[in-house]
Amino acid sequence: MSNLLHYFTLPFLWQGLATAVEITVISFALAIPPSIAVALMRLSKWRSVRVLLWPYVWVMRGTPLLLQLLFWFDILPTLGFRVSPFTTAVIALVLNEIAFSGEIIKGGISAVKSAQREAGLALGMSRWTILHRVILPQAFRSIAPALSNELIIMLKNTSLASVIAVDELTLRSQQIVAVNFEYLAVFGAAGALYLIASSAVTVLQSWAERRLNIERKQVKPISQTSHVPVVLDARSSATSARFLTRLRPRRALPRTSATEEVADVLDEVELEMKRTHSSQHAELAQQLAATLRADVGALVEPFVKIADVRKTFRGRQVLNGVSMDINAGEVVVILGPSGSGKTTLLRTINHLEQIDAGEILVNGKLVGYRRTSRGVVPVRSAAAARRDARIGFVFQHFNLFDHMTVLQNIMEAPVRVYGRDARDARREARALLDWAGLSGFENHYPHQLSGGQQQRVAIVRALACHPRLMLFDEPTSALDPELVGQVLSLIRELAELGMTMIVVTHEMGFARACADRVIYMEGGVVVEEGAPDEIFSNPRDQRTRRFLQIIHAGESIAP
Ligand SMILES: Nc1ncnc2c1ncn2[C@@H]1O[C@H](COP(=O)(O)OP(=O)(O)OP(=O)(O)O)[C@@H](O)[C@H]1O
Repeated sequence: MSNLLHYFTLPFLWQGLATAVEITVISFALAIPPSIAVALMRLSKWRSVRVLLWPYVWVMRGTPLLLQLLFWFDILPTLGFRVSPFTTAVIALVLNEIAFSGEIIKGGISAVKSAQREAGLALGMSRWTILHRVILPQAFRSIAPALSNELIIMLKNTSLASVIAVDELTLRSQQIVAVNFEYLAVFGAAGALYLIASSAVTVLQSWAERRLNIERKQVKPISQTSHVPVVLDARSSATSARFLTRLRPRRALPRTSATEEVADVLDEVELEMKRTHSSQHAELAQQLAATLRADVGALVEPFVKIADVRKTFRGRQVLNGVSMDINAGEVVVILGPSGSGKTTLLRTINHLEQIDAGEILVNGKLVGYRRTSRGVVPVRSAAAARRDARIGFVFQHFNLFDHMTVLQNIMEAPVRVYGRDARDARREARALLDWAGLSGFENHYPHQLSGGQQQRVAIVRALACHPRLMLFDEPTSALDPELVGQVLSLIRELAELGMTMIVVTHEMGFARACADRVIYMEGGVVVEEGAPDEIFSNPRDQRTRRFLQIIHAGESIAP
């Protein structure tokens, strides 16, 4: 026993352990970034990229590490790389680990719901921002235990490096035993040292798991998490109201002869100034007229122009030449049976889905397409197009970022996508939460909220990007009946503030009360459209009549 204690406290063996830990830490740190790259390549949508690394992963996982160590030890010098045994061990461990960790990370990324990515896209985030802010943090939450195991295995595997003369713990124990033959005491002490190091990793793993497990997180009091005073006093409603008024787009002017007359007058003014003034003044006049004409145009032209849009999924025509115009400040409700293409249409407006033919203009611009002689073609940077279009999208299943608090969810896009100052974004997020009746929930995680609260946060998250257009995809259909009213009243308030909105819903009461226009779709086409009273009281098409009868029958038997 005293011998064991002697070897356990021997600096010679502790130095060997330090070398083993050093190799482990360096190799693991070097292996993780390429492992992420391997995981992404293995998940690529292109088959050629997916299979490219398969032979490498196959060989690394299928051959013994000892053999790989010996291989690199012999081959590197013949290739002209004269490196130390320590570096050779690091190279072998890194190359081996990338294959294993790559597969683990691949599994973690695949487990993140695709809805999380969609939410990022809808907020205008680039693929890179979505990857490192949304996907990887969520993936690492589920793969942390597996990666910790890898770290422990790697620590133990450093002992194999003794065969290439790396001066680590196992080699040093062998050297002592070769001299004094005290197997039990020396190897017992070495084993205890390995146990100490691997236990440290286990403790680290439990700590990381606790930190990453949001299910077990307590809600932090607001005062502990921010130095910015919370606006919760009597002035808060006024603050929110002022902010929301700023969001407000101009109400559409009716296309009266008055607005057209303004445009005519502008033409005359421009001509007159060109005739009577110097060329410099004429240029200024031209610029002025162009600006005014653009403003008048924005009032006269539809804010959203959808022209003959077609979309096919796997040979099935889902949108079959849909056309519609939506004016600034207008609230349009889209109705239709399941599978009629309503969601697909909404998704094409902010380029979450590509169209096959036709075109969609928002505020006079294509979103994510450019015109060419071959018609409109998608641009490379759809994220930038979505960001610039400022279209808010509210999903049926909320799609809040699971690993972020309410406040972080709301501030993410303003700060990361639009480059806003964090304090300013936080202040505004709080004012908006106050408006939505969610003050005090800033530090809750989505799973700590009811469905109605989550959907209200999702609306606030979209509003924080100052959208010019809001798209709602069945925002209440995933909610319990008693929570529907909370969400609808928020949307109604937005409608009253003059926000341009397209709402896909089966809430007939909401459509009657809030819609300026109701559009009925079926089989990928617009069947009819009109004022709510016209559509609900006197539908012209028998398909609309049949749909409304079914809905009313459902409502009458509902409890
Ligand atoms: N990514 C996709 N891949 C294949 N088919 C799809 C895809 N998205 C939608 N579809 C199909 O397109 C059709 C229209 O779907 P969409 O979700 O637009 O209908 P909807 O009118 O919104 O229906 P619901 O009210 O049930 O949501 C459906 O048949 C659906 O299965």
